[in-house]
Amino acid sequence: MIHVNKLNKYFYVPHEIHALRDVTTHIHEGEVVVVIGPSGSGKSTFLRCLNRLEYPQSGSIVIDGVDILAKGCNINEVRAEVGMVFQSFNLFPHKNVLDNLTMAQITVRKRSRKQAEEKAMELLGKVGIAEKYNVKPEQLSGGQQQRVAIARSLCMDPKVMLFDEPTSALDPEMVGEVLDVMKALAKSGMTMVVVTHEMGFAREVADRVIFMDQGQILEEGTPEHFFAAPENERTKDFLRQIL
Ligand SMILES: Nc1ncnc2c1ncn2[C@@H]1O[C@H](COP(=O)(O)OP(=O)(O)OP(=O)(O)O)[C@@H](O)[C@H]1O
Repeated sequence: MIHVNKLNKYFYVPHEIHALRDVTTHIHEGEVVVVIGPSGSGKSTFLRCLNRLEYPQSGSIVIDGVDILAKGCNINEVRAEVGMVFQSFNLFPHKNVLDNLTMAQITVRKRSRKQAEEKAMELLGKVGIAEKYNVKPEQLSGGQQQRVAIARSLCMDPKVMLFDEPTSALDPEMVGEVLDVMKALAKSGMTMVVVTHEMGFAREVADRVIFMDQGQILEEGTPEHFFAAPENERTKDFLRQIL
């Protein structure tokens, strides 16, 4: 489903940062991959390349047969197919929840307002927040806003969902409600790539855990392998620090 081959990404700030070094991985349809690693190891940059928020200097990314780095590739379509949920919810503050969910459906998916609203209400129901369709984001808790953000991505019928530390900005009591929505999504067969510090989620839900350090994938495996018998010394050090 997702074929990433020898991805290299540099930033010049102005000194050179080699943020991704020959990153290669293949993710199957329906697989849930959790990416962990120290701060600055390239996790976000990797995710952001998968929906072209960043453009790597070399390497290839093919998602469901589409070369998303090809010059002619329509970025709006890539971002509809590859949904992304961020730490900060990125909702439009002046639009109500329903409008937040219908805008891209109408402009990118070319749906009528009625179709878009039906889809939006269906997805708001799925994330347990249908009654809030008419309020502005600021009237919602952080957990509710993040559920709206997830529903907004799902309205586009994505093939893949990316999550970049989706619970890091939430008060602790709201983390669970967002993780529950993500768990249900994983169970429904969605292909997911998740950067998170929630090791419980990695243990319970991930099919595979990837450990990144200094822009490289140093180790990957099932959660059972990863948490019980990691092989790489840097993985062991990292897990010792966070567990
Ligand atoms: N837009 C940017 N401009 C310049 N440097 C960047 C940019 N984005 C990321 N970097 C650098 O690239 C490296 C990888 O950053 P990235 O955010 O991908 O790491 P991360 O593992 O997601 O970190 P964290 O867990 O702290 O979010 C870091 O050295 C970072 O400073």
